[in-house]
Amino acid sequence: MTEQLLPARPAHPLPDGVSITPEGQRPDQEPSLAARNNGGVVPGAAPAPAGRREALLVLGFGGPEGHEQVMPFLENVTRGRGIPRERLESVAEHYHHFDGVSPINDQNKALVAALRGAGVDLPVYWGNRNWAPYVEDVWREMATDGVEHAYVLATSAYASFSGCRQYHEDVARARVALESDPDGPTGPTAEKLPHYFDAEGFVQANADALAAALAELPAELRDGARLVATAHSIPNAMAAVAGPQGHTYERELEAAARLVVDRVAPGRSFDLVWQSRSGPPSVPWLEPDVNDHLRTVAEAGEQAVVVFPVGFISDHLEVIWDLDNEAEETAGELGLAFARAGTAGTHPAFVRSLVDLLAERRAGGEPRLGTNCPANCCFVERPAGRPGSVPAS
Ligand SMILES: CC1=C(CCC(=O)O)c2cc3nc(cc4[nH]c(cc5[nH]c(cc1n2)c(C)c5CCC(=O)O)c(CCC(=O)O)c4C)C(CCC(=O)O)=C3C
Ligand SMILES: [Fe+2]
Repeated sequence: MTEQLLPARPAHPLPDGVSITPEGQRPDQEPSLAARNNGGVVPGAAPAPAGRREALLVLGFGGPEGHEQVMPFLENVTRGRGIPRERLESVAEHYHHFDGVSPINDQNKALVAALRGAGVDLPVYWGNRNWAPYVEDVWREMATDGVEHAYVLATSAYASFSGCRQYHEDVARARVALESDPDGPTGPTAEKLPHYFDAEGFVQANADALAAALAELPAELRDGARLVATAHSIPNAMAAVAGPQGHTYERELEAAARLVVDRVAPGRSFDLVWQSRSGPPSVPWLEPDVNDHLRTVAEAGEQAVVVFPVGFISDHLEVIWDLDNEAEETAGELGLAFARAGTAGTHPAFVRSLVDLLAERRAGGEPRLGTNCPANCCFVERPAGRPGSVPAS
């Protein structure tokens, strides 16, 4: 399915100063932790051995749950990434507007509950990259509970360092942390479930949300409203190495947005733009930003927009701040009617697709991109550890 949607393209030239070996490893780097641990992934597509004690781990981004947690959380997210202090301080303000509480943890808990409710016949665990419950702690818990193999469901539907490779790294780090404790239990083996940007239920959930947002606009503006898909911007250098051939993040997003729009208004045009840019201004990231795009749209004489954040699976802080505050305000200043579509969240069709994805893998179904992706694809920089995590050597 992925193959058909994403016709083979020639490998893209890498940006100046970036080179990778055939294995996808940048020569100036140490091998990544995941590469040395086989990506935390069991190769091949063999059916699950009978009698193996398995679990599903929902692996999320994590978010703070109070004012005092905001800065430590942001430091976890950005350690070693060269994000300017001023950027951190302004992002901290976004969190403080919501009492320092990101909605993301509750949203991931709701997803776990929905997966259990949809009949996943495995224990379902939840852990995070950037905040408690940390993946390392959940790994130990699974080990103590006797789990032998964990299927990892990352809360991102797409390829890229942030959305795919970094989750492999998180798992690898958790496994190393456990293995390096001679007195502790040996942790489960692991395998990441594939990207689900084109899964039937993900498309359906986003299509229902897009249709609902369109219906919020005054009737006379609906047919002409500009449909604007958004996703998290990433550095151009990260986009260039996303997926085995590069630029897979953009291609998967384009494919997902096309599927979503076609289900609501077949053939209707849409724009794919970016939000939540971080990093120093000197580093190029994917453009245009959604706010700049709204200006372009208004200058072209459009009257209405529907923004649908197909790049995310829940209405977390970057959605509710960057779109419902910033982008909506921009639209207001420009005199554009504005509606924002929801994300997949716990839409029953989406949850059903995730259950199916798990069942397919357990039955030994074809591995798709994101499962056994080459050990170092999407690899841009060596992820920094957190205090308490085991260094890579
Ligand atoms: C591709 C992508 C996704 C989608 C895939 C996925 O879901 O994984 C995503 C999701 C999210 N990003 C989030 C929050 C943040 N992202 C940041 C920074 C960054 N994101 C990046 C990319 C992505 N990010 C990148 C390349 C950076 C620069 C630092 C680096 O190179 O790693 C920063 C630092 C401050 C700043 O914005 O500068 C914050 C606070 C939250 C939680 C929101 C909440 O709390 O509800 C979520 C779900
Ligand atoms: Fe982010």
